[in-house]
Amino acid sequence: MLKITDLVKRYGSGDPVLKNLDLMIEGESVVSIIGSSGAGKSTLLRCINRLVEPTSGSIELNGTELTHLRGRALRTARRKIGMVFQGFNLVDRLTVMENVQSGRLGYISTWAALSRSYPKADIRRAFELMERVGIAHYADTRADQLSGGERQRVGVVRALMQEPEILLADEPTASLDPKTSEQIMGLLRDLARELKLPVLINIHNVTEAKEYTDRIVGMRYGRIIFDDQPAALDKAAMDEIYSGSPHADRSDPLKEAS
Ligand SMILES: Nc1ncnc2c1ncn2[C@@H]1O[C@H](COP(=O)(O)OP(=O)(O)OP(=O)(O)O)[C@@H](O)[C@H]1O
Repeated sequence: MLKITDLVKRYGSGDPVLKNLDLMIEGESVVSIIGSSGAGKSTLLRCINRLVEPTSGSIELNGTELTHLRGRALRTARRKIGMVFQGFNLVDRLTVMENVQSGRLGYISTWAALSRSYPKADIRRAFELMERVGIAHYADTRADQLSGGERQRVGVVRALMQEPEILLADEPTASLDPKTSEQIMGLLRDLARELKLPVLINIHNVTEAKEYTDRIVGMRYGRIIFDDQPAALDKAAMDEIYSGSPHADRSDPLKEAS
């Protein structure tokens, strides 16, 4: 379970871009985060995996408080958080298998990784997952020879090789054509069920959010103002989420008045 309590993020001395957020994600649910550009969706995801330092508040993943971790403890916790990126973040000159095995970097020795002597169990698991997502036949192909959809499947398998306790996807389909995009969303939903994994997806495509996720969280410049099943996302809710302005929503009225 991911439990976020009273999370605040302020870049420098500016107004907070996350304002006292509370969010709980349990079980294998697939949750999308929608909202205008600048609403704070990526910042929220990045606070969870600590690519961005939260200013205050708590983020707990299955009982482990993530916000104060340092060094080895942070690296250990990060293994449990799988990330899928818009730009795939693959190493082009490496093969699909090598890219996928980089998901095990936190688990195996540097020597094993550099010499590419992967443990048998890891190779077996990689083939199982690659088979599942339809890219096993590309195991020895260089990543830059694959299409966008295939590359994203590699990204998904790499994240799953970490044996994550949660999967975070930052606009995972934004670089893909509409059909491929739907396939990747369907895959994320199905994998969440099969692996009993919570998945949190930052997504601009509201139609896909409604179709492929169990719950939609709507952010408006630092706050969560909608959190419900897709069917509840009507026009009024959409208007509410996609209105407002960064300054009016983020600034502190008490500070303004003083
Ligand atoms: N490293 C940073 N330093 C300063 N400000 C930042 C930084 N990263 C993001 N911001 C600001 O924080 C706010 C929220 O940005 P964020 O990228 O989280 O929004 P978003 O909802 O993901 O937007 P988009 O949909 O366009 O990706 C924006 O005003 C942005 O300019």
